[in-house]
Amino acid sequence: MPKQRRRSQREAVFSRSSLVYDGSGRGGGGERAGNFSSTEICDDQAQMAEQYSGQAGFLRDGKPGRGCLVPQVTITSDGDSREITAEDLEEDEVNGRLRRKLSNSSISSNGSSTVFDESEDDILSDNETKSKGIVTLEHLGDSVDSGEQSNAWWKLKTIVHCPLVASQRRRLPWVQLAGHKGSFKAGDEGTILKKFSENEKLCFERLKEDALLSFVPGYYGVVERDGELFLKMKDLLANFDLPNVMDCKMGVRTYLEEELVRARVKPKLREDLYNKMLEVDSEAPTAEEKKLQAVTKPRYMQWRESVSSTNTLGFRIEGIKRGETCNTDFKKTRSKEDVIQVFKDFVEGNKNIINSYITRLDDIKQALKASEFFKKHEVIGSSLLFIHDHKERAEVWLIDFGKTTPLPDGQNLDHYRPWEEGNREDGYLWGLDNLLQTLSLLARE
Ligand SMILES: Nc1ncnc2c1ncn2[C@@H]1O[C@H](COP(=O)(O)OP(=O)(O)OP(=O)(O)O)[C@@H](O)[C@H]1O
Ligand SMILES: O=P(O)(O)O[C@@H]1[C@H](O)[C@H](O)[C@@H](OP(=O)(O)O)[C@H](OP(=O)(O)O)[C@H]1O
Repeated sequence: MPKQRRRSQREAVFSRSSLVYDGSGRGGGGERAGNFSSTEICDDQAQMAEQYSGQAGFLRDGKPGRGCLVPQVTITSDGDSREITAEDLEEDEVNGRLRRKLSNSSISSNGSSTVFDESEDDILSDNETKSKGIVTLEHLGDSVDSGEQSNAWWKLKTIVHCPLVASQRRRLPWVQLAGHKGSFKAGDEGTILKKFSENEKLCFERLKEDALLSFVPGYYGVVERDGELFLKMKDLLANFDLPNVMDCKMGVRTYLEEELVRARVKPKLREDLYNKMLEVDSEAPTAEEKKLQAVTKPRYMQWRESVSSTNTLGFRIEGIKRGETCNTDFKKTRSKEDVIQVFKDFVEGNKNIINSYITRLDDIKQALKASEFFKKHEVIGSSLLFIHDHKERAEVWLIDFGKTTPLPDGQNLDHYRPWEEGNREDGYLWGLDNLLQTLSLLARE
């Protein structure tokens, strides 16, 4: 049975209660507060109050602080129940990667992993889980002898994982700090293959003519391997010598407006997200959610944004690989002091690397401001990938356009304005300014 179908059926088990959209558009802090432990209520409300009054500015250019008006999808125990139908399942099957991103489930990712501690079986298993860091990519090409082994990082991978399986498939140790296991395969010549998404493909195609081109991974089209479609792109780690890597998810919001709408129209309760919430804070679920042992995805995403720095700084750290260790446990890294500390550890206090990152981020900011693509797209869930090595080589790239969606003709975003449902703002530039300010503080320490 296809993975998606099985997943949807599993979800159906939990769809036995009604969900109610509170369309009041009340402030996220206040509305969310009912769902948090007492300490978090205070922190969250105070923070949001500060933001609304424009006093919590953490910006270089004096723009006001901000908060999102977060329309909520909350759960009530009464009302109609609704099963997922065969039609729903079919719908889930046909709408491709964006659809998958909007509806699939995953099991929690917490903690850290050390190099090569995930077997290929884990990665290729049908039990789709989030990646925790170092993974082993399967090479789906026929060739086992292309020119990919020329750099040190690639050589290391080859040395450690040289055994060829019966099918002569090479396996490539790689760093995947976010997303689902099995989403990536090794390509040839320093490329990787990412599971096909129509939406992401269109973004890469539009970016070919755009000011952002030199800040996104090279894109080499759609390829088919073993009957599956992939987007072929440059492996940004390929030319690095034992790279250190950080994934920062950008923006004040990590779900599409469409996801909120769908949660109202066709609510799905997710046990896996409820469990992930419990792992971080056993007091976070409401009494209703505890009864149901499940939450909706927007509810989880909004909560996730509020405990991390997404709402307060407009970006959050998803994961880091430093040396031989990966850490994806940053869910509660929220204050700018905490973020500074994480960056400091990441670069091991190296000011040259920090300064290179700042320079690159400044260039990215200029490119974003000049970009027609950026003006016309809601950029959700996209990350900045930081990469450096012991030679002090440091780069930052924009990755993951799976949830980057075009606006209707004539509509533009400025990426600074606070989000209100309907305006589709994502807070990307606000987050980038905060990120730049964070790194500047570190550079001056
Ligand atoms: N071109 C690339 N070169 C090197 N590493 C990459 C590249 N693209 C992605 N990665 C790695 O893979 C991880 C996941 O990438 P990405 O966010 O594109 O996947 P995803 O499945 O869309 O994730 P999500 O489900 O969180 O949206 C990144 O954190 C990064 O570590
Ligand atoms: O980081 P966490 O706490 O593990 O939570 C996940 C994270 O918010 C991802 O961005 C999201 O995938 P999308 O961005 O693709 O929606 C995923 O949804 P999913 O479980 O539906 O894949 C969440 O589970």
